[in-house]
Amino acid sequence: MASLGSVSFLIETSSTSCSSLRQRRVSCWKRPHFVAVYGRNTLDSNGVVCKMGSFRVPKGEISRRGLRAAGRSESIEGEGEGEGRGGNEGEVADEMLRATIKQSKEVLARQKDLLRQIEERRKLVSSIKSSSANIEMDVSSSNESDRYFQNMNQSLASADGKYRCPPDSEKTDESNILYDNETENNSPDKHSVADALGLLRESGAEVAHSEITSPSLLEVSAPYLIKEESFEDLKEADIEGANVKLDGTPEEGIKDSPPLAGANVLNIILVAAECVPWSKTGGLGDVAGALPKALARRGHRVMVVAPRYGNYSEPQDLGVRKRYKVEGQVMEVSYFHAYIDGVDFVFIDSPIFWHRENDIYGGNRVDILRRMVLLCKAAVEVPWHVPCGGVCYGDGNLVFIANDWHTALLPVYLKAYYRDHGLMKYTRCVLVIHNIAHQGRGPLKDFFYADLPGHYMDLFKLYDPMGGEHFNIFAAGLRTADRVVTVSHGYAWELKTSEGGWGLHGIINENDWKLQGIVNGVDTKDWNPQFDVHLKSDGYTNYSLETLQRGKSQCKAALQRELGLPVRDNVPIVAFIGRLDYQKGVDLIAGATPWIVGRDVQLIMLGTGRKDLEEMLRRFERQHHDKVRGWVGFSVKMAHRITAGADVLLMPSKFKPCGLNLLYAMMYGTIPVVHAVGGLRDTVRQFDPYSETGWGWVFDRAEAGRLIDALGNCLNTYWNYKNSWEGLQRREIMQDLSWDNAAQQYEDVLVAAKYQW
Ligand SMILES: Nc1ncnc2c1ncn2[C@@H]1O[C@H](COP(=O)(O)OP(=O)(O)O[C@H]2O[C@H](CO)[C@@H](O)[C@H](O)[C@H]2O)[C@@H](O)[C@H]1O
Repeated sequence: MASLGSVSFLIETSSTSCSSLRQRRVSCWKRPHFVAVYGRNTLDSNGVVCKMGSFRVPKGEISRRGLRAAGRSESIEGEGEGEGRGGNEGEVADEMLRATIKQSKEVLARQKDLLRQIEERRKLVSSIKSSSANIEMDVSSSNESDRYFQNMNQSLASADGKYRCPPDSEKTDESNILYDNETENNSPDKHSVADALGLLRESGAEVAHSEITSPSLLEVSAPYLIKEESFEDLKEADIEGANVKLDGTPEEGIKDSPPLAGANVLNIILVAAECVPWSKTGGLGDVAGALPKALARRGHRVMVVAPRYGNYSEPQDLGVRKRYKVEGQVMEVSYFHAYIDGVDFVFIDSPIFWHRENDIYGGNRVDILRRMVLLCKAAVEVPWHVPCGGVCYGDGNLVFIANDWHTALLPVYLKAYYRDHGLMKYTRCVLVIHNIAHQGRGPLKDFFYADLPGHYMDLFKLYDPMGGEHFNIFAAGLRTADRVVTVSHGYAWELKTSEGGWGLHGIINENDWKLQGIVNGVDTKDWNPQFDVHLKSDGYTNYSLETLQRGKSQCKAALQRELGLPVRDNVPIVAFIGRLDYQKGVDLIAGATPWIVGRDVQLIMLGTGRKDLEEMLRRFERQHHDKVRGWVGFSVKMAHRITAGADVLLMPSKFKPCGLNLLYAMMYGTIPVVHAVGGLRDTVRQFDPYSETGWGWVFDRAEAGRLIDALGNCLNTYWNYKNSWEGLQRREIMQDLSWDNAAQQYEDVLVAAKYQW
């Protein structure tokens, strides 16, 4: 065995409570890392009970004393009486490790046995289910089966033994929620989890200690890797590759590449009113479709919950039925599920959502409110009722991600219905602000629809100089969420100003400590010129950095043909894609249009929104038919094709939290001309012709004249400095705009929320 030098690692010691956990530092020759050994409490030589639940070898704890000097004889440091500091501590450490290893092996054997029993039980349940017409979930495929155990393994890793649906008696009156006991009792998966925990507890394996707040997948699975009796034989790789197969042997792939999230693996449920590819009105849908996949790639167990607006092909009815009260009316919901790209997509089905895919936020104020109340009430209980891959998520080690005002009731329900009553104690909720301009405002009497205890009213109250005191859902969400994220650093700053906070800046400033900006990413499968499915027909083509010039020219010609514009390669296409409203600065484009059409330029605009602006697009097209196209409508295909075929993308937004279109444009080598605001300021660096740096043109005041200046410089470069232009395109394409970086930052926020009390 090669000596790796000594390091320190922590052994959590305790008997009962979290507060009494004491940490002891013991030397070990291992590289700094994290090890966990799960099982019963065990000894230390000083009579202190050592919990086998967590051996930590954190980075930065390396101590070269002791082992190097005395062949693994090292001092034990720690607090409290009986913490040995004397000569035979190396032996003590050895002995403890041996005891630990021995006990781990016993636990392993017991857990293997239990997992086998669970599998048998699952098969039984599965056969019962398949004979039930009501329940359509297919748990018999081998993939699902694998996942079941993977999930089970992960579930067992979660804290506090909370992998059970609370009995009805635990549910609070305040929730006013009706439970369909019949279906609940029929939920085999819930029982599977509860049974598994029961069995594990019976076996003495301490999988659910309330005093251990956050054991993770790694922590539970690590003991399987301790294969040898002796201290010396603890291999570095065993600890590094902390995961196992059902038979207890280390799983190959996983052993080689542990989850990127490491010990921070969480159960995450993102709840949103829209989710790509099933529903989308704007950037929120894109985020809900892509961020969860990036989090899943980091090793988290991730679910998305969204309404089922249409008859989607992939998601299948799980056969679970629940009833919730909305405005005094009982509404039954069912749950549809699809497992795609490592994410559980769960759709809440109710007639209230049907056929709304093209009008998600349509109807009057109360209609929308009722839909969002139902979505949030159902979503907060999804971790108990909806078995994904056979196992519910459970409410321990769980963080919700709510998005915008539509789901801002989620943290409020979590608190009012559960956490105030000692339930879901370990569940957290992070609220993401995509656009503060929409807040779920209404008169104070709207509080009635929220269905909350009277004393919650104050959370919703907001005084507004325009409308006086009113009911504001975003306000309550911001006040109750454990953490708040917004989609860029620039916007995080703007939100705190009276101009950018839209009346909520006071609350945001009060809660500044929990606000963080994280710039959105790009779904590089969906928005990537190399793979874009919308470029595979009608004369378009996929392209990459290597084929950029040829590919983009071909896409440009195809776009001109498709829209009936003159097909010319040397004319720049300037594009705009987005909602036609005040926020997007369409009035600036209107002001600049006379200047634009006076040049050898083609202008293409795609959008829907305000009727007067839609009419304006049509008018521009009529007046300048050889140069302008105004496509009024919502077409994802056209958005992709315009992004690929255009040379320049205009984003003159008055405020812009992030601006996904801009990120997409840069992925496709399309040069942005943007107003320096919010996320746009974060993501576009002004082109500098002297140093040949930057990615586009930025103007600092939302005025048509400023837009014209910036666009003029941009077009000048297009016409006269081809090398600089190609350099801009190359720099853009070479950026890493994927979600991976953002997902890692989200993970930090989620973990911070988890450990927050
Ligand atoms: N007519 C049309 N046809 C087809 N597709 C269309 C379209 N109009 C818009 N889109 C698409 O909708 C999305 C718009 O996303 P944005 O980020 O620009 O703005 P949005 O204001 O919706 O999102 C809010 O949330 C997102 C996500 O956090 C933030 O980036 C943003 O700043 C914030 O305002 C893009 O995918 C775009 O292609």
